[in-house]
Order: sequence, then structure tokens, then C-alpha cells
Amino acid sequence: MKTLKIAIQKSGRLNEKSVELLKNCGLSFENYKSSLISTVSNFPLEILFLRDDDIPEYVQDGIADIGLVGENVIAETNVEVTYLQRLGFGKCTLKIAVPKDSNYKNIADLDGKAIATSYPVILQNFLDKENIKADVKTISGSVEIAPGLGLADAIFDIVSTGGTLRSNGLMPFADVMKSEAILIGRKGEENNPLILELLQRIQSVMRAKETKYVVLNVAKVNLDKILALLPGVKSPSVLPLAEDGWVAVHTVIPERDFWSHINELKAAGAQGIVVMPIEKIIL
Ligand SMILES: Nc1ncnc2c1ncn2[C@@H]1O[C@H](COP(=O)(O)OP(=O)(O)OP(=O)(O)O)[C@@H](O)[C@H]1O
Ligand SMILES: O=P(O)(O)OC[C@H]1O[C@H](OP(=O)(O)OP(=O)(O)O)[C@H](O)[C@@H]1O
Ligand SMILES: [Mg+2]
Repeated sequence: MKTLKIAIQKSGRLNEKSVELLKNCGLSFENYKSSLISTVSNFPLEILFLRDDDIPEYVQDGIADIGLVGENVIAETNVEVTYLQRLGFGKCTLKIAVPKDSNYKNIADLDGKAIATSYPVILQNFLDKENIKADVKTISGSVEIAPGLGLADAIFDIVSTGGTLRSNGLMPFADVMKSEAILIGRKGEENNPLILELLQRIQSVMRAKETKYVVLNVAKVNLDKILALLPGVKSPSVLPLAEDGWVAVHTVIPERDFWSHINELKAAGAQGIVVMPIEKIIL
């Protein structure tokens, strides 16, 4: 079968999480900073390490079969690709920001102003939709210093914690787009068996990340109360303990409501609660 090619970011915000995800999928490969291509030894896959800007086009043109990139980069490049899986990392918002001491009130106040950005396509689409004529100045990085240098009145860039805006004397003015890392594929190739297999592995890793394996001990008299507190779990295992009248309950619960569950379980008589990470969940 033909070897699959995946494009991931060579260095930057998405590189580490992308490599970690592929390793968690059980793929073995070397990750030398100097090499731009790496062969997976236990799956027919080659990894191409690229600038993120190039990934959507490489996938569209079939140079790579799949790619891992921020949604914002896909929107900026205007390519035709298929979204295979949202990946839950690289989460950020693309915002227009203005100097802290400015008195812009609404979007219309940007009319006639200069806005610096590395994402001119997304910004221009937004401005057109809002019927605003602004001067879009494209720069390739360090966008947040543009107003301080007198190059622009406002900026349009990625914001996550807001720390970069604050340390450059800027404040958020308008949210334009939310983004996260996405696995993309070439249109028409969605049923390639290798892509489906990799996708299944990625989904099983993501599912496992969202849940914990919990083991707890409880007196039999309290068992019904405990089971009633474990919604969504198909069927927890209940095993007898050496001590008479006691059982161990094994179950899987979502990470997001972990603490409220744990406190409720304790209140209902659960003891010796052990919580363990899960590596993969295959449905
Ligand atoms: N502060 C952030 N928090 C979360 N996600 C972010 C953040 N900054 C960027 N991202 C996401 O990660 C992607 C890569 O960001 P990065 O800053 O590494 O891009 P870059 O400098 O253009 O990289 P490259 O050298 O590959 O062109 C962005 O396109 C965005 O989707
Ligand atoms: O809201 P914050 O948490 O401060 O994050 C936002 C910053 O993160 C990104 O840059 P990055 O640090 O990746 O550097 P880069 O500009 O060199 O890509 C982005 O371009 C912002 O400058
Ligand atoms: Mg880039």
C-alpha cells in the first residue's frame, strides 16, 4: 500500500503538540530538528516538517495527503481541503486590538484607519462584511508593536492569554474568528484506509484524554447510591473485596466533571478512590 504523507509544523506553537499526538498514536519516528522529513518505522507514514503557511496548499495539491494546521491558516490560504478532525489544541481567537488609551467605540470607527496584520485575507473579508474601508498593512510578525511605532492605528492578530496585547499597551476591540488545530485531508481522499486508520487512532487518543479510569471501594449497602452517581457509564464493573460486605467499583468518567463527581461519590460513601489516566479508548 502507498505510504501516507502527513505535513506538520516544523517549529512553532503547534509543533510540540503535533509530535506528541502522533507519538501517542503509537507511531515511532525520529524527530531531529535538522531533518525536514521523517519516516515512521511501524506505520506506512512519512512526516513532512513545514512552515505552517504552506501546509493547506501542500494538502490541496496532494504533495501531502493530510496535514495538521490552525484553522486560521486554512482560512487565510483560501484552499479546498476537507476537515477530518478538530484536535482541541492551538486554541486562540483572532482579534482586532487598539491602543489602550484610544477611544474607538464601534467597528465603524476603524473606517479610514490603518490596521497591521499577518492575516490580510481574513481581515479583509471581515472588513468587507462590515462595510469598512481600512488600510490593511501586511507584516509577517511582531504585529503588536506596529501601533507603538506609528505604523498602524490598530492591529489584527492571534490572541490567547492576552499577555502580548497587554505588554504592548493594546486592548482587544473586536473578535473576528476562533481557531484551533485541525487535521485536514485532500478532497475526495476521505476514505483512504490508511487515513481512516490514523484517524481512528487519533480519536481514541483524544477520547482517552477526556476521561479518567476511577476505582473506588464502597460498602454494599451504599452501592446503589454510588451507581446512581455514575451517569453515562455503560456498566461499571463491581468486584467483591476480601472484606465482607464491601465491593470495588471500576469505571470511566469524563475529566470535565471529575471534581463534582469525586466529591459526590465521597459523600455517598466511596473510599480509597484511585484515579488513573487512560491511554486509548477504542469504540
Ligand atoms: N498564543 C497562541 N495560543 C494558541 N494557539 C496559537 C497561539 N499563537 C498561534 N497559535 C496557533 O498556532 C499556529 C502556529 O503559530 P505560530 O506562531 O507558530 O505560527 P508561525 O509563526 O506562522 O509559524 P511558521 O514558522 O510555521 O510559519 C497559529 O496559526 C495558530 O493557529
Ligand atoms: O495572547 P498571547 O497568549 O500573548 O498569545 C498571542 C501571541 O502568540 C502568537 O505569537 P507567538 O508567541 O507564537 O510568536 P510569533 O509571533 O513569533 O509567531 C501570536 O502571534 C501573538 O503574538
Ligand atoms: Mg506561519
